[in-house]
Amino acid sequence: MSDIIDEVLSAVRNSIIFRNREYLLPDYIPEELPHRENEIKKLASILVQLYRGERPSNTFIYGLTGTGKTAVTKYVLNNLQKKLKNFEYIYINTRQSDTPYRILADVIERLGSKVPFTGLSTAELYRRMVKVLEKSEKIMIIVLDEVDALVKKHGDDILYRLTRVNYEINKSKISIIGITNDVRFIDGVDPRVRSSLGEVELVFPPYNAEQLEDILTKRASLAFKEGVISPVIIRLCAAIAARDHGDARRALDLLRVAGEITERERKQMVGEEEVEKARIEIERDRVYEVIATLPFHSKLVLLSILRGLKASNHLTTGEIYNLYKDMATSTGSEFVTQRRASDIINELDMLGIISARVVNRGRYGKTKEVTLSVDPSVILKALLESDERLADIWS
Ligand SMILES: Nc1ncnc2c1ncn2[C@@H]1O[C@H](COP(=O)(O)OP(=O)(O)OP(=O)(O)O)[C@@H](O)[C@H]1O
Repeated sequence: MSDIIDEVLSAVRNSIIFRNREYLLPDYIPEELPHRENEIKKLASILVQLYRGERPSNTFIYGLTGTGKTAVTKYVLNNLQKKLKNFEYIYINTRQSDTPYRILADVIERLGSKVPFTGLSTAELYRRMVKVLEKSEKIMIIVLDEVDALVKKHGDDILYRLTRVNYEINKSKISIIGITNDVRFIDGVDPRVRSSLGEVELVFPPYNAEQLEDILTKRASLAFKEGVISPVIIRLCAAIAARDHGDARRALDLLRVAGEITERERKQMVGEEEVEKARIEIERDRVYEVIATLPFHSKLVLLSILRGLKASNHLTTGEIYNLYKDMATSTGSEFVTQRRASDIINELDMLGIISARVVNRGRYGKTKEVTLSVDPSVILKALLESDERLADIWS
């Protein structure tokens, strides 16, 4: 056994592909962020009010995924922190710290006070936070990343409370930076929260192919050994990611996974073939993740589609609904209405898992014919591995 481990270890230790793979991981914050000079400048000029001891405006940042929102925010705060000592900042990803309790506790702990893991009411935590803030000499910057996830789950009360602290203690002590990639999110929050949270709004545009190429070239020179990656391959990765709304994370993933495949296959240079394999692998993982996190009834509709397509090449929404109802009944659960099932089918279409095409059936009216847009074995694996009830129905 230990031989196998040694072998795997030595392959990594003696990698002829990577100098340092970490430079391609999403949480690495690069020392330079090309093509984000404007955004860095804008955010820095908001936060620089700290120099006068004043609370910076609450800022709301939005833009599609992988446009550098998190990287720019951390970059500006880290660099300011080196120069100014009169503030603290805390970065909270609200998908991970996903309750108001956890967020308030994180802030209090950051200010040097201990909080039990559970057991207090959020009202009590809020009181404690106000108290420590009153005593503290410092201004607190709270970064709430993926803030839409928090609001979807718990409403916007926590945001309202946080933006109210300054009034309560009659001193401006808290400034909030909210980040989201859901551009419609801000329209949905309470207008009171919107006006206080979005005192300033920054929009991050997507990168184009040339910009992605620059970003990748810098990161690749740190991550790969010399001669392993050519400019042609970098251009290819940039072009693929640019087609997919200019997402730098996706471009970096593509490069990293292509490198890993090259290493696994014991080749010396990353080629187009490895990039293509990486693209397929990443897409497969994305699809798996999307399916595994769907709500139960969406999964059940999807499983009905798989079952229906096993029996016939043509599958209409009505047939899917009948299969779905039978399956729901066999799990002992209630079933959703035909209308809701039809919405679910549209959602699955929008996620790129299936394709639903309207067909005219003459005097029988219109219906939708459904086909799969991705490999059925990936769909089935994600469904069965993520919910035991589905595995029981399928077997
Ligand atoms: N201009 C840039 N230069 C170098 N790397 C960048 C640049 N912009 C983004 N990146 C890298 O791309 C990845 C994604 O960036 P980041 O997490 O900041 O995106 P985001 O807009 O916050 O996305 P999401 O909304 O999905 O969280 C990170 O690895 C980041 O370091």
